Amino acid sequence: MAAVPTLARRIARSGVRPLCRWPLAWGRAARQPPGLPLAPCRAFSNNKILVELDESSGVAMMKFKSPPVNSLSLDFLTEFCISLEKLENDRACRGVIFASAVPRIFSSGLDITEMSGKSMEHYAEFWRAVQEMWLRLYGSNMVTIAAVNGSSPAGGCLVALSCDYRIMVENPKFSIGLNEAQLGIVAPFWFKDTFVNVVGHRIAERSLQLGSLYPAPEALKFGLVDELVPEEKLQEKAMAVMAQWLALPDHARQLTKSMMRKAVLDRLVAHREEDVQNFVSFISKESIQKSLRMYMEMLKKKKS
Ligand SMILES: CCCCC/C=C\C/C=C\C=C\CC(=O)SCCNC(=O)CCNC(=O)[C@H](O)C(C)(C)COP(=O)(O)OP(=O)(O)OC[C@H]1O[C@@H](n2cnc3c(N)ncnc32)[C@H](O)[C@@H]1OP(=O)(O)O
Repeated sequence: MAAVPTLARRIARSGVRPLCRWPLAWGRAARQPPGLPLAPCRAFSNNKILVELDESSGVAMMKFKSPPVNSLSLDFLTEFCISLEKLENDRACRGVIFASAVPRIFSSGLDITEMSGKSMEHYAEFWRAVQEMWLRLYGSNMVTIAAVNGSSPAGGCLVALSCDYRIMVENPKFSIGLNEAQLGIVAPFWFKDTFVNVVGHRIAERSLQLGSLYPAPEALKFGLVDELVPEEKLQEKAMAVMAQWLALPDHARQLTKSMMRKAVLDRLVAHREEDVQNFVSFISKESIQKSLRMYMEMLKKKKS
């Protein structure tokens, strides 16, 4: 675990800037009854993530704002972990809703440029950050809801899968899934475990082998997402579902969540360094690097 402090140092170095005390993100002002003072709310942001915590409800909104596609770069992952840790340690926060501030894209998954043409040390640092993000999110004590307001392939899908509940915009142009095989790479065992826990073994096996991406209505059919709503109803729906989950006593819900997820979390914790070494040796193979370069070229060509 020699290099784990590298991420810790990045987290310590990276500043979390406070915003104003009365932010307007997610239309709080619009929801407030006229004539009443706004309920206490705290907001903070960094370069890639905006967070607004409503102290009266105990609910935070975390919005990804890393255009063009909210790819999960090393910087994004570091800032994500900082923001989540802040909320986890805040007694006023009991639940988080994740959404994108970038139109049409929830997250494009792991940043491919972090896995291509870099040093072995860089791959190791990047992978530790991916592990850290998942361990914190999947193991969170808070209620976590993904408000999937755009496409969400691979690592973006993992973020959604790691939450307690997934609500997606009903637009069939938005797709979601673990499509790693299409890039010539392999979803690691803990992506797979998280997927299996949501959709079951058979569907996970077929989807992973084919690298399937599902339009939102298809994803609903087999439980990859829990419900679909029109885009304009997404926030309201996420808040309503959150209120339902928060109506239960925290300790009972948290112990149940931990019981359901512990084996999968423990498996990565026990094999963390081995998983880093597997990733580094896999991703640095010339054949895999070639596949990633071709995939990036295909993305660029698709535009022209
Ligand atoms: C046996 C041992 C195994 C051990 C484990 C080993 C390996 C595991 C390894 C890795 C696991 C990885 C999981 C991942 O998350 S990989 C990432 C997968 N992501 C994708 O496939 C998404 C690709 N992107 C898209 O499909 C589209 O971009 C998207 C639908 C998201 C948006 O489409 P849109 O048309 O709006 O935008 P584009 O023009 O395509 O993109 C704009 C811009 O952004 C660049 N880009 C897109 N996605 C990524 C990305 N994930 N990383 C980096 N950059 C990305 C794209 O190239 C464009 O750039 P430019 O041309 O404007 O420069």
